Amino acid sequence: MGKERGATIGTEMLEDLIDKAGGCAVVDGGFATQLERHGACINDPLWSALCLIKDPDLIKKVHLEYLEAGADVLVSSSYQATIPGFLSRGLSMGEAEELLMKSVKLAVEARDEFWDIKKDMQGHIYNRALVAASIGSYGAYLADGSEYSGCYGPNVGLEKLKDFHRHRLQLLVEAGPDLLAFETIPNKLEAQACVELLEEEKVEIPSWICFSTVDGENCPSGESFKECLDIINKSNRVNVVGINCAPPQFMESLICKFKELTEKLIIVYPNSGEVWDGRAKRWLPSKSFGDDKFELIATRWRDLGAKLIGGCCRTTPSTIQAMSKVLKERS
Ligand SMILES: C[S+](C)CC[C@H](N)C(=O)O
Ligand SMILES: N[C@@H](CCS)C(=O)O
Ligand SMILES: [Zn+2]
Repeated sequence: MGKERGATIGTEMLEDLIDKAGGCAVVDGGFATQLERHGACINDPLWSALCLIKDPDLIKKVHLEYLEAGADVLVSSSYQATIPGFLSRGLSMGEAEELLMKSVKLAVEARDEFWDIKKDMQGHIYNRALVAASIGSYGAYLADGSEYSGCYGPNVGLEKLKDFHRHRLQLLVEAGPDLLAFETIPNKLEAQACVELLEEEKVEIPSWICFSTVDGENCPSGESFKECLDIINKSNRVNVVGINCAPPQFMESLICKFKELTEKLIIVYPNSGEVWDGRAKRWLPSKSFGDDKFELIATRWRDLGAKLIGGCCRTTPSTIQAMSKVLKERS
């Protein structure tokens, strides 16, 4: 079935955190969402990466808020931060490279400061968090909603996708995160590009690859998750697979499906259920989950086999706090 995990690089570090967290580690929540709640204006082709230029202190503040809420894993602010994106804003290559590395450093600084304060406090409930460097899909960079369609057009092939991701990945790794987080991958070709790149660059830290979905059954391109996971299963540089930024009501059946298709650890961090209108660049209200529903459903996702659970767009520190509370309850 091609389910073998083999000796996957760096899995011990993740398994250790998962154990310490009581069987399921908590990932942070919507990063851009929380920047916006603090008043950041990110209606821009760079989206949340605009804050790397304009307000890095706010980025650190949001990381600290998610740590306080109970996140065991912080995802860096690099989702839509890219070299071509920064160059098109008139930044130099050196400045663009520095900003990418800074995204990781801000998360590491927040983690270290937070842990320095908490680690010796009596009876605290925290773990030393890991920092995952976010690598948003090519569709995120295009800023046309294609991370939810998977349609990159006929001119985007495997080599182009690898070229797009390569330099950023090198810089993010150099900045010293604990792991890499590929987010909202919408098609099989980009999953293959990520896998090949990890191999070509001989990346020695663990990584996760997360897909988006709009129908709850396949990835946005319509290709099956079986096709996608068959590619990922062959790699010993991908430790975790799952779903991010898709409606929470899809998670139960997708965790079960992924359990059938892979031996890798499973992660889910859905959005609130609202839908992104890529043209109007706004969230459309629809059946969305509040924190109370996330709190009720998180243990179900854990019991079905998810080992990392968090939130994506339109979730907030209070969502993460609610899930952390139930996931870490000691019986
Ligand atoms: C996860 S979506 C809401 C991110 C923003 C999108 N890539 C855009 O720029 O429109
Ligand atoms: N890590 C990103 C993902 C966007 S889909 C964020 O939370 O903003
Ligand atoms: Zn999202």
